Amino acid sequence: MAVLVTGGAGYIGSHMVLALIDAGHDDVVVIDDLSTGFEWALPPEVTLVVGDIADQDLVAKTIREHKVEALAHFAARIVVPDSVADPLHYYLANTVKTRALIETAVKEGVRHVIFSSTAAVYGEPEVVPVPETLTTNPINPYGRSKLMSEWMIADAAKAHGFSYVILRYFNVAGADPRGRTGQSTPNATHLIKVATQAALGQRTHLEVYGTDYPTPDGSCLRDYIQVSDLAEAHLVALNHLRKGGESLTLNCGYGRGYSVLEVVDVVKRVSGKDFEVRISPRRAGDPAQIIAGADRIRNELGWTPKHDDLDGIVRQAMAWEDALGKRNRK
Ligand SMILES: NC(=O)c1ccc[n+]([C@@H]2O[C@H](COP(=O)([O-])OP(=O)(O)OC[C@H]3O[C@@H](n4cnc5c(N)ncnc54)[C@H](O)[C@@H]3O)[C@@H](O)[C@H]2O)c1
Ligand SMILES: O=c1ccn([C@@H]2O[C@H](COP(=O)(O)OP(=O)(O)O[C@H]3O[C@H](CO)[C@@H](O)[C@H](O)[C@H]3O)[C@@H](O)[C@H]2O)c(=O)[nH]1
Repeated sequence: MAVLVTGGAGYIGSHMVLALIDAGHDDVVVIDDLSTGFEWALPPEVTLVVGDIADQDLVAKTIREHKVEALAHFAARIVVPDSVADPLHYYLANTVKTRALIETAVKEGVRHVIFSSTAAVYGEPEVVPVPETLTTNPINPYGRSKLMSEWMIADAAKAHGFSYVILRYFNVAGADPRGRTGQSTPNATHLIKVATQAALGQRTHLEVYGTDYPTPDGSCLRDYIQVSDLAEAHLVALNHLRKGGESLTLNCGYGRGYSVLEVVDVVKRVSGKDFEVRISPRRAGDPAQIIAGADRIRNELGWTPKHDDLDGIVRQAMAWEDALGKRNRK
């Protein structure tokens, strides 16, 4: 019985594919339109279907041909400020297309769904760390587009009898410790990626978006989770569902926040490079602080992170960025 990974050629999806292969799953199929993903990010034993998750004929055919039992749905648009500038695109890419995908999965009898949601569904939380029970209140179109998908999945599961795990990722960072894949999107906006590019001289400087937030040093606080630990959370979620476990919504983070300025310090120390940092105005759509209440996933699924170490995450990101720079210069 196969696992269908949408967006499997992307950053987190490609780590999920490797985690499945490493765990001995021999039938993994990916649907990806390669809009921000890369065919080379996939190991050769994986089937890649190049196409759109909303192409219902293509998705139905793929599910039937591979006898897909479980869907891990990563495909999305992911940049918060872009969602503020072009909300309708985000509602189409993340919400409308997820509706089409789930409809196809229901028609074709897919039994389990694992959905990539986000801490952005909490918006500007009144309590940190944020428990899953906190009322969701997204403050940007990206978070809203994902929250609507969560609701659709939960409602459809109840009506049509599949089970799901919704994983709300906090800030995903780092790379495969064996160097097989990493965050490869050109012009990426994620802090740790941008900072490592500055350290490697691939950017002239780093901008810090706002030091006037109500946080200890005035810059935003985030909970950075290493990407292979996150992939592992999907594996334990899949096993839980396969054993008949109930549907769950779980935060994925370590429960500790780092400020933007702290991250910059770590990147400078680990790299030994003192790159230029410019303090800039706030960026649209950014909450001041978001840190995971991280107990539920450990208690419900027995997930045990192995890479909870910001220095290590930065080292992995640097190694990947360096390798990617060399690949792109070839
Ligand atoms: N990166 C983070 O910090 C973060 C945090 C929270 C949640 N998430 C969620 O994780 C998921 C994966 O994010 P990522 O960082 O790997 O992004 P990514 O852009 O690297 O990966 C997304 C993948 O989906 C593919 N894709 C996009 N739209 C598609 C479509 N309509 N049909 C087929 N393929 C399509 C892209 O080509 C790409 O390979 C997303 O759902 C995102 O919302 C990411
Ligand atoms: O060059 C940069 C890039 C980022 N930041 C700041 O760093 C923090 C983290 O930003 P970024 O790495 O872009 O991540 P977020 O905007 O927090 O969003 C990420 O984390 C969310 C979950 O918290 C996910 O939902 C999103 O998909 C993912 O992009 C924010 O305060 C940014 O303002 C800077 O100061 N300079």
